[in-house]
Amino acid sequence: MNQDDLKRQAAKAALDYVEGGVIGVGTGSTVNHFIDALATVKNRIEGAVSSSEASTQRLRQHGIEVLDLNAAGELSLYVDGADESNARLELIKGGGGALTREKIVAAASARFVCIADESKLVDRLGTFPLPVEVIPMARSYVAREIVQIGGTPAWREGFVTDNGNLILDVHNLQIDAPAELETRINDIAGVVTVGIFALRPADVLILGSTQGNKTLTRD
Ligand SMILES: O=C[C@H](O)[C@H](O)[C@H](O)COP(=O)(O)O
Repeated sequence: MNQDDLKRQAAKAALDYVEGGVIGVGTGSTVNHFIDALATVKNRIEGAVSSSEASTQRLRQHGIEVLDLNAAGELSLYVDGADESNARLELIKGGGGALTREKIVAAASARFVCIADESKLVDRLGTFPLPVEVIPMARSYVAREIVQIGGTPAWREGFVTDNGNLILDVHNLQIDAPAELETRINDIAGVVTVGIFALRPADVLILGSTQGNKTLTRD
C-alpha cells in the first residue's frame, strides 16, 4: 500500500462519524478521498460547509449541496486532514493554504475528526514548515517578528489564499508549547491565522497504516 492508499483507508473510516445534518469538510488530498466516499452516502446528510474553493468544487461535482457557514449554525462534525499531529491531537495544518477557513469551520463544529496516513504522527510539531496566512502589506513585518521568536520564514511566492492573502512557511521551529505559540503568532499584527491547531485540536485522529487504521482520541 502506498501513502495515497493509506489516506484513502483513513478517509473511508471517517464515514462512521457521519450521522446526518450539515457537516464541515476540510481540504487536501486526504479530504478528497473523504469527499469521494461521502458521495456514496450523500443521502445521509443535508449538505456540507466547505473550507476551500477546491473542496467546494469537488463536493458540487458529486452533487453534494454546499452551504454558507452563516446559514448552517453549529456543525456536528468536521472532517479534515493535517500536515502533522502529536499524540495530544494538536496539529499543524495549511500545507495547501486553506488554514484560515479550516480553523473557522473546525471552531464552529462540535467534533473534529482528523484523517491522515501514519507518517503525519510526530513526537513534536515543527518539522513540517509552519504555514502562517498574512495580510499582503504585513508580509515583511510579520517575517521579522517571526525571526525574533526563532523561526525562519519563507514566503510561498506565487501563492494567494482563497481569502486573497499570502503564506509564510516558517522553518526551524521546535514547537514544545503549541497553544502558547499559536496565541503568540496570532497576536502579531497582520497575521490572519497561524497553522497550529492546539487551542482547538482534533477530537479523533484516524491514521491509515499498513496494519489497518489506528484511532486516537483526545483525553
Ligand atoms: O491547507 C491544507 C490543509 O491544512 C490540509 O489538511 C493539509 O495540508 C493536509 O493535506 P493532505 O491531506 O493533502 O496531506
